[in-house]
Amino acid sequence: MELLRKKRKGGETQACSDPPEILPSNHKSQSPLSIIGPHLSLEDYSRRKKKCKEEVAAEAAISCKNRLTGIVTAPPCGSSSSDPPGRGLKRKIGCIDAATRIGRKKKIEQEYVLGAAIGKGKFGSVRLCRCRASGAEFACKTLCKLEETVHREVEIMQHLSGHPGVVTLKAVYEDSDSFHLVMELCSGGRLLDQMARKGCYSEQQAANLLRELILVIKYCHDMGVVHRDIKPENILLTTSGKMKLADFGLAVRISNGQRLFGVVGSPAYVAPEVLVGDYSEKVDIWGAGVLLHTLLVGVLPFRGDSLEAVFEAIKSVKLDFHSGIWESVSRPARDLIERMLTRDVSERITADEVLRHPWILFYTERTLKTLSMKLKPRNNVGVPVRQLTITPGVESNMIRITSGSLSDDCSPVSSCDSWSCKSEEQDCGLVDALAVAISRVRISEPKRTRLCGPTIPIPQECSSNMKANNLCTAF
Ligand SMILES: Nc1ncnc2c1ncn2[C@@H]1O[C@H](COP(=O)(O)OP(=O)(O)OP(=O)(O)O)[C@@H](O)[C@H]1O
Repeated sequence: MELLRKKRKGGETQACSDPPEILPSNHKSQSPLSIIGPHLSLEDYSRRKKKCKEEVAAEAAISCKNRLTGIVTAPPCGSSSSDPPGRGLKRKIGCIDAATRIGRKKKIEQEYVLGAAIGKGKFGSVRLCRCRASGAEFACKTLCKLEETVHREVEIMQHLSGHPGVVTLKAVYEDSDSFHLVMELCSGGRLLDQMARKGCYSEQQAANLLRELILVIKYCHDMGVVHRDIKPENILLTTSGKMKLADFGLAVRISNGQRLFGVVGSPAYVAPEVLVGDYSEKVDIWGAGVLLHTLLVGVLPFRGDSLEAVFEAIKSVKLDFHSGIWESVSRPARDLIERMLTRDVSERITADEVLRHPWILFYTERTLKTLSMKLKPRNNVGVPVRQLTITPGVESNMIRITSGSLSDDCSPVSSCDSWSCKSEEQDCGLVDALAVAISRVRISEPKRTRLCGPTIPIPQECSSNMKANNLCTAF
């Protein structure tokens, strides 16, 4: 495990000139654990990586220019002409903008009162802190400078900071051993803990949460960043329940079309192509798919009592979405999970497609608002909206949606009650049919659509057992 931990921050990109020495040429035929092996024999790797980082920084400057439309990146570290070359971490930390650089020359204690620990990661502790000037509270993550990719985490956080779905970096302080990252405080805790407490996510809740997550993932990808460690431990919540993506310790910059090679991630959430060691930003969609599966049915899709078993499951287990607990989940939800957990990367759904998926459209507030706006002009003949309904078997694309779908209440009803289809044969075209159906939908009085996921609570095992086995631990 020590080896795995060392590996955690070790992923590198194609931009590096010597990946063949990091990944053996025959890596595809090796077992996942033996793939990790070569990354772990690492004095050598560290040396190469240092050299490589300079190349990456230089290439990033070029790739910024060459990057295709849609990918925007911050100036690469060291791009400022006033920066003396080759000063390692300090120089790299200097690439963060003025707002986050303010505190660099001062000691953090001069401006913040450091308080109790609120979290502990493998690579640093997180403490509550209070701004002396304003009294505002923040979270302070202290990262040991010995951690070789600390600069990357800081730089990526600064690069992404400002999006409402990303934990905002307020300032960075430096002392002889550590960097202190002052971040916005997410007082709502981790999504993981909420999942353990809550036990049941309705489809409504899961869809809204997934949409928020995918919007952030899409933002990261558009900004040329792959998170590589999407999991509920890394999703924090504000007091108002908004999610914020955190922990960019494994994140890397990527240019359009670039491949990534480092085997990193958290076992239960890792995409199959990561285990092969050649992947792209689509790994984040897989991770979000694992999360959606867990939100809806309370268990991880790929399980096992050893790392090898989990990896084997990720590579080969065929998920059965047709029986057992899945009977209580709507077909569009199942369809989306299946598309997100598609092993063929070229077939796997993209972030944009997830956002356009009928299940997401149907359940998210914006769609419901749009629907009600669309419905108003249609209802201009004086018939109260609540009297209008689709009769199953009459409309070509049948879907019965009730006003209850706006509620978050859990009242388990068979999915077939809420997403009625003419026949099983229509399943194949269900998603397209739903997209059409959504535009024809009428809202009827209080028969509630299915809003609840499984009746069983999410067992602790789905996260905590895995955690106990260290299978959720990033590597
Ligand atoms: N901005 C924040 N607000 C509140 N709590 C936070 C914040 N950032 C981190 N934490 C807490 O600290 C914990 C560890 O933070 P983080 O995941 O960033 O550290 P890490 O060392 O990279 O962790 P990991 O072991 O998951 O890689 C989080 O799980 C969370 O409980």
